[in-house]
Amino acid sequence: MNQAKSGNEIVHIHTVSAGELQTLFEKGKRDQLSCIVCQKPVKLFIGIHETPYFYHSDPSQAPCVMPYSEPMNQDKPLEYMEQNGFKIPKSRTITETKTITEPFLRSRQVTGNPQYSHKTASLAQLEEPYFQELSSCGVVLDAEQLKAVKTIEGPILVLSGAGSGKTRVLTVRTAYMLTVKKIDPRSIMLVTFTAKSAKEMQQRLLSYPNMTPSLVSQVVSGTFHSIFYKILIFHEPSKWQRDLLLKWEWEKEKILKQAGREMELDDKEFAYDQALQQIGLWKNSLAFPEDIQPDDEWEKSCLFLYKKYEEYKKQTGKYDFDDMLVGCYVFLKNHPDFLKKYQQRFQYFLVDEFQDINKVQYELIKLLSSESKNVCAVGDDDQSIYSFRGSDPKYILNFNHDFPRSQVVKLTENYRSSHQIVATANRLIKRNQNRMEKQMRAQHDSGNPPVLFYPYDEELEATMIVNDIQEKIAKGANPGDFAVLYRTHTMSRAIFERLAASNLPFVIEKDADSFYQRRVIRGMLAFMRLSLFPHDSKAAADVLSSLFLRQSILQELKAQTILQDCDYIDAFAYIKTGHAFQEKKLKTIPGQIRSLKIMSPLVALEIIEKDLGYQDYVKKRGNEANLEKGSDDIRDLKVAANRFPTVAAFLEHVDHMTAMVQEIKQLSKHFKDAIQLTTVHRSKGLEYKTVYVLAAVDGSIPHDFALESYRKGELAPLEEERRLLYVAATRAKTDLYLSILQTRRGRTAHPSRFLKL
Ligand SMILES: Nc1ncnc2c1ncn2[C@@H]1O[C@H](COP(=O)(O)OP(=O)(O)OP(=O)(O)O)[C@@H](O)[C@H]1O
Repeated sequence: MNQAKSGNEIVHIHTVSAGELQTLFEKGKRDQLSCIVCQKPVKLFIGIHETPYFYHSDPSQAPCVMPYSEPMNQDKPLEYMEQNGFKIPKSRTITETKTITEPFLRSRQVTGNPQYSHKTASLAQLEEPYFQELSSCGVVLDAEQLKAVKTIEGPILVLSGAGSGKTRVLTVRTAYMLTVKKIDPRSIMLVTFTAKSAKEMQQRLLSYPNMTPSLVSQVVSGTFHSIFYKILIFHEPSKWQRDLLLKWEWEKEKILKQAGREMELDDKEFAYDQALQQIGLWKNSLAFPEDIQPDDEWEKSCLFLYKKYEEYKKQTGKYDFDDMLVGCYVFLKNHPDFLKKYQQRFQYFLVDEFQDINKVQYELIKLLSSESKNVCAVGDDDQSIYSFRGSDPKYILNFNHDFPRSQVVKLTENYRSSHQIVATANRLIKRNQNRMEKQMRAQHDSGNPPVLFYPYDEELEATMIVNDIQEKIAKGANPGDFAVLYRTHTMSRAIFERLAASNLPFVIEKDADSFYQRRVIRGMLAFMRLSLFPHDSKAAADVLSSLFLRQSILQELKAQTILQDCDYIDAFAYIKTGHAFQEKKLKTIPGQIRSLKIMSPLVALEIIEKDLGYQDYVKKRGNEANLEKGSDDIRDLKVAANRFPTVAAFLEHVDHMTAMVQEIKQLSKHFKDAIQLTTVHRSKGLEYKTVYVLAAVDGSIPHDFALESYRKGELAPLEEERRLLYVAATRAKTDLYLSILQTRRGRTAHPSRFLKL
C-alpha cells in the first residue's frame, strides 16, 4: 500500500522525502499510522530491495484496495469541515505537487562484472595414498594447494587470495610433514595470528588421517607472543614472571599519565590511548627511544612518554606484551649459543597471515630460520590491514629479497564467495598500485551481484538492514548467516540500537563500549542531565572541564548550593574564579543549562556546542589526532538525538542503551547462532553467508585520515583502506550489501571512491 493516514493527513509514500522516512517508520511502530480504507493500524516497511510501502500491522490481513487519489492542486482553495466545534481543513493527500528534494533512492546491483565462465580448479593428482585417504575424508586439494603442501624444503611464499583455503593448506601441509615425511614435530613451528586460530588448526589437524593428540601437541604452535614468551620464561624465569606483566591498557595509561604530568600534559585531554599505540608501533618496529627523531609536537610528547615508560619498567621489573617479542629478539641476539640451539631445533617454520607480520616478528623468523631456510609464509598482501600495529605488505613484497631462491605459489581459486562477489572484489583491489598481481577465480556462481543501497542517514541504514535480516530469517535464514561490518566501533551505534529493539540474537565484540560512554559524548550528555536533574552532583562534576573549570571547583559549587540554598545549576553563578570575563560568563550559564530540558535534543545539543562553548572545549582538547575526532562524535550524537522529541526521552534511551551493551555482552556468551556486529579488522579470516558493509562512503571507507594523507601525497594509507574494503567484501559467501549513505554525520556523503570500479 502506498498511502496511510498520519493524524489528519494522508501520506502518500512517493511524496515523503528520504529524510522523513525514519520518523514515519517510528510512527508506524507506535501505531500512529492507520489504513485510509479500513482505519486499522499500519506500519511502514523500509527494506533494501523494494521501495518503502505500508502494510497492515495484523499480518493476516490482506492489503486494502486504495482509492484513486487525485494529485493535489495547490491553487485549489482548501475545503473545511466542522469537528468538535472547530473548523479544520479536510484531510488531503499531502504534497502531491511537493518537490521532493531528497527522494528515496532504490538500491541497485553492481554491474559490469565479467560473465562467469565455469572452470573448476584443476584437481590435484592424487596418486599418493595419503592424499587419496585425505580426499576420502572430504579434504580435497587443488593443484596449487597441493604444490604448497608438498614444497617442504626451502623458502616458499604461498600467496593465498581471499577464500582460497590457506587454513586447509597450512593444516594439510603440517599433517603431511608429520605423517608422510616423518618430520620431528618438535622441529616445526606453526605461527598463527590469534590463539583461537591456533586452536582451530590443532582441531583440524586431529581430524586428518593418522594424526594423534600426542603428535599434534608436540608441534610448537601458537601466536608469536605465546611461542616467544615460552622461550623467554624458559631461560629467564624470574625476569618474566607472570605477575610482572602489564596486562591492561589502564595500567599502562596510568604510568604514562604519571610521566605526562611532568610535561604538564592534561590527564583527561591528552590522547594517552593513542600515545600507547604509538609507543607499541615503535617497539614492534624495533625503534628504541634513542633512535627516534620526532617529526612533530605529538611525536615529541610520545617519545618523552616512551622513555619514561621504559624507565618505569626497568625500575620495577615489569614488562608488557610487546616486550615479549622485543625481549626475545634481544635475548637471542645477545646469546649466540642459545640462538644456535634454536636454529638447530626449529627446522621448519609455517607462518600464517604473513601480511600482518611486523618488523620484530619478521626479524625473529629471519634469525631463527637463517640456517634451515625452511620458511613457509602464507598470506595475502591484499589483506594487509594492520599498519597501525606495524605490519606492512612490504614483508610479502620483498620476501624473495630476504629469502633468496624462494618459490612462490599463488592460490587464486576462491572457494568461499560467489562469482559476482569475487569479480567485484577483483575489480576493487586491482586499483592498488603496490600489490602482487593476482586475480581470484570463483568456484561457484550461486549468488547475486553485490547490492548498493542508499539510506538517507545512519538511522535509516540500520532500519533497512535489520528489516532485510528479518525478512531473510522469516524465509529460513539463520541469524549466524549475517554479519554487519564497519570501519570503526562508533559506527555500530544505530545498528546496535535497532537490533537491541528487535528480538534477533546478535553479538558484539567484548571490548566494544557503549557509544554514549565516549568521553566527548558523555561530556555533552552531562549538560542535558544537569538540566533535568539540577541536584545531580555527578553531572555537575562532569560539565566542569568543558566549562574550563578545575575539578576542585566542585567543592565550591557544593558549598554554594548550601550557602545560597540553590541547586547546582544556579550555583555556577556564584563561582569566583578570579577572572572577570569567566565569572561574567558563568552568570549566564544557569539560564542556558536550565533551558535545555524544554528544547528538542537537537536544539539542546546546538546550544551546548555553541553557546555553552563545548565546541571550543573539544577543539582545545587537541586530540583531533585521534582516529575518531571529537567533532565527529558531536555530529554522530546529533544524528542519534534527532529521533527523539524531548531531552528526557533521549536521556532515557541513552541510559537504556548503555545498559543494553553490557547485557548483550553477557548474553553473547550463550548465543550459538547470532548476527555478528564487528569491525572489518576483526572480521579477517571469517566468512558469512550475507554481509552488510556500513557507510561505504568517502570519510568512512576510505577513512578521513587516509584521505588527508593522500592530499599530502601519501598513497599507502589510502591503499590500506582499499584493502579493508576488499577484506570486508570477501567475507561474504553469497550476498554482499554496501550501504551508500546519502548523508553521514548530518552532511552530504559521497560514495566511496573505491566503488568506481
Ligand atoms: N580445495 C578445496 N575445495 C573445496 N573447498 C575448499 C578447498 N579449499 C578450501 N575450501 C573451502 O573454502 C573456504 C575458504 O577457505 P579458508 O577459510 O581456508 O580460506 P582463507 O584462504 O583462509 O580465506 P581468507 O584469507 O579470506 O580468510 C572454506 O570454507 C574451505 O573449507
